[in-house]
Amino acid sequence: MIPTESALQQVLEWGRSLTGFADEHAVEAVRGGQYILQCIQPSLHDISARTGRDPQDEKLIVAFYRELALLFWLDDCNDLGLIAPEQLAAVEQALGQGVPCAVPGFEGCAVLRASLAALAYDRRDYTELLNDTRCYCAALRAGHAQAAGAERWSYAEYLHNSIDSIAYANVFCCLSLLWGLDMATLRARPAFRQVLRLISTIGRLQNDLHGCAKDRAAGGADNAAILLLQRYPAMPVEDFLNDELVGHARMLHRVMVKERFPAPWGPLIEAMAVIRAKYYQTSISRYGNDAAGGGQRAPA
Ligand SMILES: C=C1CC[C@@H]2C(C)(C)CCC[C@@]2(C)[C@@H]1CC/C(C)=C/COP(=O)(O)OP(=O)(O)O
Repeated sequence: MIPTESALQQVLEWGRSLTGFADEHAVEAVRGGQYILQCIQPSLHDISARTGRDPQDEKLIVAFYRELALLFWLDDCNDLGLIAPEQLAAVEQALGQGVPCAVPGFEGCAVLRASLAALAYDRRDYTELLNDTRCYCAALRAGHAQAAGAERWSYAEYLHNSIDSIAYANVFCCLSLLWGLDMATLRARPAFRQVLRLISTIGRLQNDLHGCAKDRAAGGADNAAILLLQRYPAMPVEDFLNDELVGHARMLHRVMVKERFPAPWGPLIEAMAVIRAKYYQTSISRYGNDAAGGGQRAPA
């Protein structure tokens, strides 16, 4: 893998045109991205004979990290109001349609979209990535509006939205685009779409359990644990959500065993399922010490 420092510099340099883009977005993207790539390295190597895509290709790796950094930045644009609403609307348009940004600045958006379009192993993945981006942005907006407004979602409504706002589909699609994982074909299979829903739900519950203390301190309501506590103050929310996690993991395991998806999907889904134990524990800057008690359990 390319040296961390060099990758980080390339993500930072790219992010410079984006107002509000922070070192933290790049650092966390490289940390999480490295972890995912390490987990699927052997499989990527195995399929490289077919795809001709080198798992160590610096251009591909940096493009992946930049997309992850973009996801973090977009999340904070919504959560922290890093940019004006009209700027965010223009940014979303540029990223979701693959066109230049209509407001000045933000060149990084079109730069990244153009490079991903050029690097796409399968053009369909690029089209899907734009669609996943639109879904992600819409879910971030809806989650934010719900938390700020009078209407309170049910747990089911919340989970439905968070399947998109956790952005796992974007992460997978970007990997597929860069290393030829054939996600566009797999998406046609109902079992694969079920896997996407299950792993996204697991990711969302992990994220919310982990971020609960931080979100509560910040007065945020866009978190499953907080939402449930508001509706049912006496509920043992942490136990409930941990049970939900275990149940979803079992359902996921059953589909994965039955369907036997091609490499690297087994290790990739597995990597995302244990990201709580790996990535969140080391992600100091984003989930600082004061977030530590937030629904944490010993990793399964
Ligand atoms: C969108 C995200 C960026 C990439 C990131 C990697 C690095 C793959 C590790 C797993 C999570 C994720 C997919 C991440 C997912 C969701 C996300 C926007 C997290 C932002 O952090 P946080 O403030 O805790 O989330 P939220 O605003 O409480 O939902």
